Amino acid sequence: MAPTTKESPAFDPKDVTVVFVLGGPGAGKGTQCAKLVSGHGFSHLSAGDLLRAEQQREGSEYGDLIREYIKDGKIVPSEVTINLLKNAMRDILTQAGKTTGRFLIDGFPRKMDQAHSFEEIVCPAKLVLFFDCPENVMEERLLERGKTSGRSDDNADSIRKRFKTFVETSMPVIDYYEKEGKVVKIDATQSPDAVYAKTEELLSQRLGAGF
Ligand SMILES: Nc1ncnc2c1ncn2[C@@H]1O[C@H](COP(=O)(O)OP(=O)(O)OP(=O)(O)O)[C@@H](O)[C@H]1O
Ligand SMILES: O=c1ccn([C@@H]2O[C@H](COP(=O)(O)O)[C@@H](O)[C@H]2O)c(=O)[nH]1
Ligand SMILES: [Mg+2]
Repeated sequence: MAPTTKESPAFDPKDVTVVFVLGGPGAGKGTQCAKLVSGHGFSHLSAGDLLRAEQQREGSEYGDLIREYIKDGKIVPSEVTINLLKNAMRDILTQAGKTTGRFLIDGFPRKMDQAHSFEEIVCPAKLVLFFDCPENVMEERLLERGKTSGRSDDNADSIRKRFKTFVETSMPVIDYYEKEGKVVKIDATQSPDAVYAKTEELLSQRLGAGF
């Protein structure tokens, strides 16, 4: 019998830098990613945004499944999200005519199987930014955002379920990367600018000045 061969990841970490951006619901991941895009030229991919776009895509076979999972704060099966991320990364590089790039992967991985699969199939991660924020602060932010976001999960019932998923399923991912020495933890309770200043300071230490 032929030996089973493991396929290489789609992207070589020598060419592609992946930074996972984690934190509880409403911790400010998207807000900080936007600042890092304009300040440091990263490409930003939010797994949640990609899933919402796929949910709305006409003809998607996953539309109903994604809708239900998001409302209940559950994690959509890994293959779906990983494929969306891999395709989006490829599209960004192709459109830029480049083989190298730096990606902020926001709100992913949220479960250990996603972390292992992404690193095997797509690209090993260099760092994990962890925006640390207590639930009462995140809840206040999400309820405020819910007044205008139109998101089906920015309501008290879904928020409670999202917090439960974060604690039970996503915190172990952060603990895993902490043991790998890859986590950069940032207090996310301050103003957006203060959180960003700290993020820049800590990223400079890990990636080099000006990164
Ligand atoms: N440091 C901050 N201080 C106060 N409000 C903030 C801060 N950062 C973000 N916000 C606000 O909190 C809300 C949630 O922020 P954001 O969308 O960036 O969080 P997120 O972590 O991406 O959330 P989700 O997990 O739901 O995608 C937004 O309305 C945003 O404007
Ligand atoms: O890898 C992922 C990322 C997200 N989801 C689902 O989407 C929602 C919203 O994610 P945000 O990061 O808050 O935009 C999340 O609660 C999950 O239901 C996912 O399944 N897998
Ligand atoms: Mg977000």
